[in-house]
Amino acid sequence: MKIITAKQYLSEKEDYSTSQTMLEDIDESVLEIIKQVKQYGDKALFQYTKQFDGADLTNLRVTDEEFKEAEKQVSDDFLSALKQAKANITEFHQVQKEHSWFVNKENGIMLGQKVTPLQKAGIYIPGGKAAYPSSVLMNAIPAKLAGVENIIITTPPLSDGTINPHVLAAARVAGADAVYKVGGAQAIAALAYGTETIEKVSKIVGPGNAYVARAKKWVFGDVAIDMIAGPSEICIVADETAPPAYVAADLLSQAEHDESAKPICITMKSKLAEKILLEVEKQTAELERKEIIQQSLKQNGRIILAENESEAFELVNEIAPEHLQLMIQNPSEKLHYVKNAGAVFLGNYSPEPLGDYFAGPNHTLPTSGTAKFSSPLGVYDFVKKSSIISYSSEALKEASDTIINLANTEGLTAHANSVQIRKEGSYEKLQD
Ligand SMILES: NC(=O)c1ccc[n+]([C@@H]2O[C@H](COP(=O)([O-])OP(=O)(O)OC[C@H]3O[C@@H](n4cnc5c(N)ncnc54)[C@H](O)[C@@H]3O)[C@@H](O)[C@H]2O)c1
Ligand SMILES: N[C@H](CO)Cc1c[nH]c[nH+]1
Ligand SMILES: [Zn+2]
Repeated sequence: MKIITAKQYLSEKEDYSTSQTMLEDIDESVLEIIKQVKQYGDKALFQYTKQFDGADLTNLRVTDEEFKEAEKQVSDDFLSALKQAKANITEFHQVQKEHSWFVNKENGIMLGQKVTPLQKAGIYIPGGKAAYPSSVLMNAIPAKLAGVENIIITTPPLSDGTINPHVLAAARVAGADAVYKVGGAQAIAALAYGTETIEKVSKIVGPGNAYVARAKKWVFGDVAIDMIAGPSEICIVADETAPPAYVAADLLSQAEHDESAKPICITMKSKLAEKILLEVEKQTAELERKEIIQQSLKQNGRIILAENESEAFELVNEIAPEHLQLMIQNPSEKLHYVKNAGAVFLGNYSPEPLGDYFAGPNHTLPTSGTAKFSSPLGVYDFVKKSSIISYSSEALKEASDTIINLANTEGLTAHANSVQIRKEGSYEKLQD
């Protein structure tokens, strides 16, 4: 991790984004995997699961016995924690539910918008470097609240062919309909195109590594996707009221996700920057995942010195971080300066992991600058809308000349005729 100025940060930003060659290599593998899954279905899934996860599987779908076995392995305390988190996530997301609406206008006109849940949703749950039962709740609960009939989860198995029991327990608590043991690009291809065992879904959601993210990008269009959720990011704006030990702990909480995670702190105080750096070094030495953390700090860890708060917020909006923590005086009064961020945590007692697990808002958030144009995962991701139009004969007659005029101007006389024929009432005349 190093201390740099805002100018230096902006000039180096390009250098440490994923290199084009790396991306091309990943795409080459991903496209081949998608092709094989489309062609060979389950057979390709078994083969890739052996190759990438070291698991020699005989079944892809997690059986009832496997769920029961998993339940025995998780503690009551963990189950109770899951249920408390579920209650908070449900309470928060309940408010996001959208309802159909209809308006009756004069002359027998009725217009509206019908909200319909997606029939099938596929959730990817990462399983490579760590298992994420919390992501199961964050993705499945909004789908359930939206009314999705069939919620299926895919996640890579461990090399002994099992799925982390905590992930399976979370799938049960969240009410998922099925869990399949497959990860990476092959899981995304299976969800997008279907195989003998895995049903094709309407939308794929959930985070994952670069293979998962690129696969989602490639299948988009054949299936809907939520977003490209890349490596975790945290950006903390800290002033003299921020305890350096807390700032360091929060930066490290995201660094431990991935070697390419981005822990960034912006401060106006150079002394504070030095104290935070010391704390980061001290705390890293004590942490279990220190190798991953050190890589992340080396690649992407930055403490940026801003001239003043206004420059700090300009930078925040340019970075558009997944998570933004405002550890400054009166943070809620500064919220209006934030234009681009996935989630904003206010004050010294709202650390990012509170949002990862418990508070209620979703932890699947836009990353890699996409908070400039996208939003957290929500109930709205699992519904679609249809417009409803109903006119009476008088209402259509009244509007017919206008419509015919517009249609003829576009040279679309069949369109004009569809209205003209009703204006003349030729069908009704025949009935008489
Ligand atoms: N945004 C969020 O809400 C959120 C939540 C949890 C995790 N995450 C992120 O998700 C990511 C999880 O990544 P992960 O790797 O631990 O798990 P993962 O499940 O995304 O990836 C593991 C899979 O990657 C595939 N793979 C690995 N190496 C490959 C190769 N050389 N060629 C082709 N395929 C290959 C394999 O199929 C393997 O099963 C991390 O970056 C983490 O930060 C994000
Ligand atoms: N911080 C991650 C999203 O970037 C989500 C997560 C899951 N578990 C712990 N954290
Ligand atoms: Zn996290």
